[in-house]
Amino acid sequence: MMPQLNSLLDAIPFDPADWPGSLALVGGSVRDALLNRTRVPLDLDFVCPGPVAERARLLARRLGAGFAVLDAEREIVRLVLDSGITLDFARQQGADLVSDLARRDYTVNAIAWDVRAGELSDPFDGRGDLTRRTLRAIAEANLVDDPLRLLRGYRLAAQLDFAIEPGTRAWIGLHAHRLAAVSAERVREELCALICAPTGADALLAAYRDGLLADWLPEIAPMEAIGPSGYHHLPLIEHTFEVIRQVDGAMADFAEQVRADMDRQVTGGHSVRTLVKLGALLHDIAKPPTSKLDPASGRMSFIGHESLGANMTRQILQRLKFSRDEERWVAALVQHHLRPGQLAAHWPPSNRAVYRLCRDLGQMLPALLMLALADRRSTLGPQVGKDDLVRAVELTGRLLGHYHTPGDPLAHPRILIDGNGLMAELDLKPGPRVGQLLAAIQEAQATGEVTGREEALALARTLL
Ligand SMILES: Nc1ccn([C@@H]2O[C@H](COP(=O)(O)OP(=O)(O)OP(=O)(O)O)[C@@H](O)[C@H]2O)c(=O)n1
Repeated sequence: MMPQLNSLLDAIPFDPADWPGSLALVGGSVRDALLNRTRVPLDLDFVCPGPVAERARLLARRLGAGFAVLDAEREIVRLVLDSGITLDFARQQGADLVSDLARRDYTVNAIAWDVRAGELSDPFDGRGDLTRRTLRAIAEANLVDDPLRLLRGYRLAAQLDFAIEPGTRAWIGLHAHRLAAVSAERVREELCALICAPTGADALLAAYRDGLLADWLPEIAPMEAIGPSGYHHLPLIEHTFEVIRQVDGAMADFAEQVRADMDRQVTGGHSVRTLVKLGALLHDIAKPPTSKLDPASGRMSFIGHESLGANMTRQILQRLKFSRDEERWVAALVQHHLRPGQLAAHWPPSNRAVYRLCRDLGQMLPALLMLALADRRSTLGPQVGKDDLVRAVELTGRLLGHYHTPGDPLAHPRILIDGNGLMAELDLKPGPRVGQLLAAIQEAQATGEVTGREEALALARTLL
């Protein structure tokens, strides 16, 4: 037996001999083992003839694992162990294992390994394609059967660093419009995995060029009309995908400080890193409709596109059924992405400006800084000199410093007086006035004009 498969056998958290009847591992775990790729947490897909659900339920009980039926009709169930390992069991489709494999998406995903007999079944030469680093569809009809596979192709190719075989790519182009029929949730998950892959920006651009994003992200195509500008030395569409690429570079500049922030999950299940990359994809989305030719300079101007961009971003994230929280994050990234650049342009930034940015972004600040820096790195061309980038990096470091310092007066100002205290001292009724006074006190505190409770109250009195 191949050594890679041996270690996969060791990772199976039960003895396959205890399973009544034959049992085969298929899909990503076999593919990744043969490629020597490790994945954490492990996700094992088993196929077996005969009844599945009851046997898997018993196994779940024995392992103390969570149990869920994913598809009652086709008998697909999932066990989730405390360690995070997921075991999916599915009843074999068709008369035998080969006909089950023949219904799958790509040859490299159609290799089965009988874990009891120790035999490999590879009817479509998936191993040959692994060696050639090629993603090849098993059949055109399989792509049509489940059009999500069209997008999966780009995602898998980007994750594995494989090329899509030309015939397969032609089929994908031919059937691209069918992705419109797939559920938003499934498309969303593939897009997120795709954009986060190491070569995700290029794969996403290829998917767009092959027509796969036409229905889900029709806002991208109008960007093609915008050429290089005073802001970007690249045409807008190229700039956009370059920013996605540069997000990783921006994060690498601040690896220690931002790593934990970027891997944190926002309610809805995606990491901040994913949301920053989506922010990169959408940050200039409103430019085409708002751009105007300035007759004096002969250049396009994009004044006031940020809030329109935030609104368009919200619509797009709703269309893809992201959570409310994720929608709020990405819209904020799009809306505020120019602000770090504005701070860097008026060096050194005032305490008031730093305070306001920290206040408006809160825990989204590191994410915004990564997007703004990626944007800056990707505009490095004739118009933007190295000095600008040095300044942008310095600003990012400074702001992260404020953000990561507990009790920092600009990023985490101490509350001198709260709303109730203010109302009691000044005999005020609840209302927007109280909020305005509190905001004014906080800002005065950030600029050093107010340092204690009495001064805060004195300021509030003068404002009343
Ligand atoms: N739309 C789909 C989804 C899955 N599969 C098959 O089901 C297997 C398991 O699917 P999944 O767990 O979604 O993906 P993996 O291939 O395991 O890879 P990854 O976990 O990286 O997504 C795939 O390998 C493939 O054989 C398929 O044919 N068509």
